[in-house]
Amino acid sequence: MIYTVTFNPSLDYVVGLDKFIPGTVNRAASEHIYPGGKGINVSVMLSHLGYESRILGFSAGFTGRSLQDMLKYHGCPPDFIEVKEGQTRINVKLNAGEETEINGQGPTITGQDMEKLYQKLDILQRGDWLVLAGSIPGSVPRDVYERIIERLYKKGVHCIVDAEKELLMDVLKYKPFLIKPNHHELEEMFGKELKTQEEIIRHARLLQEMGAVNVLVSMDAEGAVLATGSGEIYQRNAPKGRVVNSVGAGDSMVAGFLAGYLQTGDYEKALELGVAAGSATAFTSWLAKKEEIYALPAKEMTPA
Ligand SMILES: Nc1ncnc2c1ncn2[C@@H]1O[C@H](COP(=O)(O)OP(=O)(O)O)[C@@H](O)[C@H]1O
Ligand SMILES: O=P(O)(O)OC[C@H]1O[C@](O)(COP(=O)(O)O)[C@@H](O)[C@@H]1O
Repeated sequence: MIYTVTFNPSLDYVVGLDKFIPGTVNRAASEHIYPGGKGINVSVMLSHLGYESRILGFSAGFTGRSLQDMLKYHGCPPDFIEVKEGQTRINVKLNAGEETEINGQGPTITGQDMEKLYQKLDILQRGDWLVLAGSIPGSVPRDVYERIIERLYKKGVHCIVDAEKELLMDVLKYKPFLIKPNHHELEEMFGKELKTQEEIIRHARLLQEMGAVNVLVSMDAEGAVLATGSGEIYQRNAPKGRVVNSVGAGDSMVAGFLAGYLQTGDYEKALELGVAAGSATAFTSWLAKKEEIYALPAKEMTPA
């Protein structure tokens, strides 16, 4: 079974504007509200690709209830722990030629709430998959990802982590099956600009030396590079298309990679489905459907 954990789910309020001028009243040309949060997006995309998963996480307040309703409507009912203080955040995504995001802080998660999550995670068994993705609210101890993976690593659960900086660095010693920093997150982790593909590959390999088994570095319109646990390096270009809303592209890539790997056991094919899922999502208003993903030309993804 695949489990995803989203500590900080959201409603994503995606606003399209012809032009955004700070300090003035701006009028939206379009507006949509979608379920959001990294693990949740991974689960929804997995379901689009035909894989069932269990959605764990925390929700709060009226926004949390709306999020649960939306996920049920989309055929992915969550198994959230409802917390008492605060609200599930509303993340604002402004799309005015370039994309600007304001992500909220999220509700207060107490020690008791955390205990409930640990109880749910106790049922995971050898061979299960766990995706830990996204930021954690300020009320949660910073080492929470590390604590969870430490418990499950010993049981033989395959872990995938998509998070920033220390959250990611701290879990490497527990040999996660996959981590997916984007190009900028990789630069932030090492505190330097990485200009060439060779530099990106070298730093992906450094993360492997620190413990990560497979490192997938996404590079938005430039596609992605994968350093595998068996020593290969694979690269795929992103197909070309008109970007409609790239929110969720990274999460779609993680889901596509996992689905591709489970389907074929082949890293190169997993990378290809990951890139296709990410790009198809960027080319549509929300998370892409299976038909949209498979309609993308595989030829464009193959490196010259
Ligand atoms: N502008 C784009 N054109 C084509 N594909 C894109 C674009 N933006 C994202 N993608 C696809 O989605 C994947 C993940 O996107 P990226 O922006 O790197 O991740 P994240 O959302 O985590 O920052 C990319 O590797 C690529 O396949
Ligand atoms: O937990 P964080 O890092 O604030 O990110 C949450 C945001 O990221 C998303 O999951 C999208 O992530 P990606 O664009 O990286 O795939 C949104 O749905 C959500 O608003």
